[in-house]
Amino acid sequence: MFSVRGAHTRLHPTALVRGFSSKMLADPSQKYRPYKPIQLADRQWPSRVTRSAPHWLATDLRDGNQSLANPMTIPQKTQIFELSLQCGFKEIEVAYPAASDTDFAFVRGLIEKKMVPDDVWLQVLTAAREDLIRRTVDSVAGSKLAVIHMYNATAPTFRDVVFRNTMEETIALAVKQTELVRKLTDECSAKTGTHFRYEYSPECFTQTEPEFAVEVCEAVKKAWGKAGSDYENKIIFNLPATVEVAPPNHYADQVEYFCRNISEREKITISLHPHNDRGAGVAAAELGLLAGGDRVEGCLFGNGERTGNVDLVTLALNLYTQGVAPNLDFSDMQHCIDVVTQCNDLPVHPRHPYAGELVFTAFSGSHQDAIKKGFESQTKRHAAAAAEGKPQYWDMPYLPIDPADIGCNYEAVIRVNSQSGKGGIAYIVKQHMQLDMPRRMQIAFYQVIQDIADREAREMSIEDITTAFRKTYHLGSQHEGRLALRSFKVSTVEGSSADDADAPRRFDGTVTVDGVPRVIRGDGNGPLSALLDALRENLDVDLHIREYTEHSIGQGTSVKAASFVELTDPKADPRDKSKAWWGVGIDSDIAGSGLHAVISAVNASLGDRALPELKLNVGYSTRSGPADVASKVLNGLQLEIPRRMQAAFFEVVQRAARETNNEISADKLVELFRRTYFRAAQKVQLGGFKAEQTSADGRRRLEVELAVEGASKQVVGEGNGPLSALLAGLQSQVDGNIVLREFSEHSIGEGADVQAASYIELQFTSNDGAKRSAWGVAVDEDITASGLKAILSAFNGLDVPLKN
Ligand SMILES: CC(=O)SCCNC(=O)CCNC(=O)[C@H](O)C(C)(C)COP(=O)(O)OP(=O)(O)OC[C@H]1O[C@@H](n2cnc3c(N)ncnc32)[C@H](O)[C@@H]1OP(=O)(O)O
Ligand SMILES: CC(C)C(=O)C(=O)O
Repeated sequence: MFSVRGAHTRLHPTALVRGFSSKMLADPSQKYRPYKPIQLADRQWPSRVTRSAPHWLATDLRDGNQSLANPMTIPQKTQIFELSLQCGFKEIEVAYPAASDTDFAFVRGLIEKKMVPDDVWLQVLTAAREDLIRRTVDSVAGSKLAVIHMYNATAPTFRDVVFRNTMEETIALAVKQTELVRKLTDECSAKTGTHFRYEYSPECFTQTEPEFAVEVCEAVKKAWGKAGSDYENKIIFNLPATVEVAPPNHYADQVEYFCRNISEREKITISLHPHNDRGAGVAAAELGLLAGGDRVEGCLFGNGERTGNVDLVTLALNLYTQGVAPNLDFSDMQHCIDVVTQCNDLPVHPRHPYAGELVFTAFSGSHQDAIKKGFESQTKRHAAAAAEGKPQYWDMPYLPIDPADIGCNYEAVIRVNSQSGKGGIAYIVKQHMQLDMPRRMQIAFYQVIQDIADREAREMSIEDITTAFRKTYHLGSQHEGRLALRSFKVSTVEGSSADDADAPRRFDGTVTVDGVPRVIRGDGNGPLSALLDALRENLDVDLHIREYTEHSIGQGTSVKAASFVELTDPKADPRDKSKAWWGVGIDSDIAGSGLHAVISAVNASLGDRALPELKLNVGYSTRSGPADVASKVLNGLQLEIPRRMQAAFFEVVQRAARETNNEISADKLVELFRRTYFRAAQKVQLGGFKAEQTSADGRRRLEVELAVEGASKQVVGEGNGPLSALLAGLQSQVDGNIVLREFSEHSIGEGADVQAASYIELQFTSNDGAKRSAWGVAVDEDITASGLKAILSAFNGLDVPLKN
């Protein structure tokens, strides 16, 4: 679904190298201590449900940034800031301003260039140190809304090891520096009008004694001294799982304990800041919200220290799939991915929830089958719901969210490899070829794909599958099989009434057999059985129909019919799968699609089996082909008929010879050629013509006198030359469209007796889209007259009525 995303991690020379020197312990209790559960017997959070979105704080530009090997540049930070706004974040931790000139300048730039919308809070982080606090407050001076976020570690290990502070000293530090923040922000507000909120983090909250965390925060709240009960004035207590060291239910207990024991809860925003060391950051945030959290701090796609901050994309979309508006917009997920991967120089994992390139893809057969059925049933369910004006609920096996909601299409929902089944392959054929294979055919085609996938040990792309389908069922001119249906006519057998629906049918058509046209005829109950009869009689192909289905493709005037047929060998055991062949036909005409499907299945059955040759005896040759016939015409008439016309005349000869036991003499053949193309008693004949040049660019105007069944008719046309001018003239006289498909000429004889021979193929398309073509031939001393006569000869062959 998604392209390979963004940049990839490069292993730094000093990155962790995994070796063999350490070993896992048989008894890890000798090294690691379990977390101490909180005694919260009447905990409330397990039975709550989240029904609204929390406030969100995006800390990509602070916690995310501080964890990068190469912290972001100002342009990169600007990109992430703009993306955060696009996604709908109203609170953005933009920097640790005292950390670097870049961070400080970035914050100043946002304010001075007026890049911060009026309803967006700029949050900045500082340690509890005077110099850092001063610079931090300076960084946001003049912004409309700002949050100063201060932290100091309260957990025992940090108190003992990092700060070497007692509990009292820890509280004293937090109180003293909170008072400083209060003083500096009051001064700044007075000068610049910036509205400040204050956030305090007892760092490593999850490893701090719960009672002590409450005690520190009570002291900080008192020191801040102005927490109000509206959101803009609440004090924010952030409860970070700085390092995730316990399961998420324990975090929820800690949060609920804090919420129940802190005073003036209504004046406090409880912010949750889970990290992901145990891989449960999302769960911790979700349970923490049930336990009383109001706000969640995290990063896009879970960037951040070590295993990352909690992933805000996952959290937001988890709410969305429960029908809860997250107040964040990830409609253009790919854009988010592109910006974040470029700025962080880290990839998004292919299996990352909602965003990874594989997360909406099923390779395995049973998943694909369920998804295919799910889409089919959902389409019907949605149509029914729409008709009743009810919501169209998403309920799809294996897809918790509609990929379209976050900017993905359904193209990669099903991808095929050796683990895939018939359902997935059928889904792709239906999606990309609009062909809905019958169930048993799905099984047959699955085997084709399975063989390729297994043999080549690779994924089958959509193109691989559709190409294999075209090749297997001989769809399209480049995949033509040994037999190809060129033209046909289905009529009722002589003697039966054309109105009788049950009257036997006659198939009369031309198939090419290994490239050579073969005129065949057969009778049956319907067109398909008549064709099978013709194949049995003429080509010794004896097959029966076991299954036949059809459906339409498209709508309106471009609608086509698709037919699927399974043929079997009547002499074989019906359970023998190797003696059953499927075929597919597509045609604008329903009978045509069925006939093409039969030919397609016959091709599958043929392999390289030799087919009986046509016994056509022209002159003394018992096995004459198109070239033999053409050489007889050359000998008799000095006409070098073009290649495609040889095939057309060969059909004419076969039809004629059918009446004479497939035998025809050379003279009769020449006579047949004359009769067919010179058409002595032509309906439309050339009288006179006058051509004149109409413009400097060589266009011709042609006035032609035609004799139409004896009556004279004048036709006028314009074109690049006399032939195109006559075609234009004829075009104006018919309903439908005439095009010239092929034209060639050569001379006959030499010197003063030289004559021109012209060969023309015209194609006519009637207003209902039916096509037919015909060849015409003419010989004349005048080269223009020869061409014009050949056109009229072909036109007569088309047998198109002239308008009055
Ligand atoms: C859980 C978190 O993510 S917290 C945020 C962490 N983010 C960062 O650290 C990124 C930005 N940090 C920096 O650029 C630098 O650390 C600075 C500019 C803040 C400070 O740099 P330095 O002055 O060189 O100090 P250093 O980085 O070594 O910090 C350690 C000192 O700060 C103290 N310290 C650590 N956290 C705090 C705190 N929250 N409040 C007060 N002091 C603290 C340590 O005890 C130590 O003091 P010591 O030197 O007396 O032993
Ligand atoms: C500064 C604090 C909130 C922090 O980043 C953490 O504890 O992870």
